[in-house]
Amino acid sequence: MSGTSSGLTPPADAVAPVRHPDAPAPGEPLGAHYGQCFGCGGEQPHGLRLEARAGDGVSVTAEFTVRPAHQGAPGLAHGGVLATALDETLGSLNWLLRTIAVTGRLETDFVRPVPVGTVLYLDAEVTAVAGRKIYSRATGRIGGPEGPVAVRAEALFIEVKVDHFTEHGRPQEIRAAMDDPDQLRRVRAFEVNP
Ligand SMILES: CCCCC/C=C\C/C=C\C/C=C\C/C=C\CCCC(=O)SCCNC(=O)CCNC(=O)[C@H](O)C(C)(C)COP(=O)(O)OP(=O)(O)OC[C@H]1O[C@@H](n2cnc3c(N)ncnc32)[C@H](O)[C@@H]1OP(=O)(O)O
Repeated sequence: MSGTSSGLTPPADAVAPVRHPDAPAPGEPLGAHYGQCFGCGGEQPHGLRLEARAGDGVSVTAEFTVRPAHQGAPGLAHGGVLATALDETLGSLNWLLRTIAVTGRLETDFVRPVPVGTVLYLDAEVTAVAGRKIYSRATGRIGGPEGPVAVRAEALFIEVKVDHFTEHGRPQEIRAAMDDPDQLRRVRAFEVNP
């Protein structure tokens, strides 16, 4: 990964990320931020159901098992699905900063094919913050958490207000999210960045 792509190099005034004091402890599962999320939600039959855990500093680890619904070539994970797994893992970092942010840019390297049935072991960290811009990178390994790298990504997330979702999302899903009986998910959606 060169890290030199336009938009992915932190500016000179960028600072180190600060882990929020109320961030989940290292090793603690983050849970899904939204039940219908294709990346992490438990209510999406063909979703990735990615499970992320807090790491040290502003880092996370996550696992995703490639299922038959995720194929591109026969027996192999679709590259877009792998990019989704990276995107979701990177997105979950924002919970450690207690910000709501969306992906502005995601640059992905596909290094090795990933067969169906494989567990992809992901890790991600925020590398720098500059105002609303959050710079991060992620790696996905196969065969174990220390196995060979199959995919990696660099990303730029942009912090947004909750209005981003209420203004652009469909009313029925917004209403359902507001009525979510899961208090933690409601807090994550509405109280972090009102
Ligand atoms: C009520 C219900 C709420 C439900 C919420 C539920 C849960 C909430 C919790 C978490 C949810 C959040 C995310 C989900 C988590 C993980 C899933 C994975 C993440 C995703 O899957 S998320 C979907 C895909 N994502 C999008 O759907 C974004 C579409 N997009 C936009 O909405 C705008 O595009 C936006 C907001 C990005 C920026 O728009 P904007 O107007 O706010 O800001 P602006 O354009 O001024 O950019 C400010 C500075 O960022 C620089 N910048 C911007 N974009 C750049 C780029 N691409 N490359 C390089 N630099 C870029 C500018 O150059 C400027 O830089 P500078 O400040 O230096 O001038």
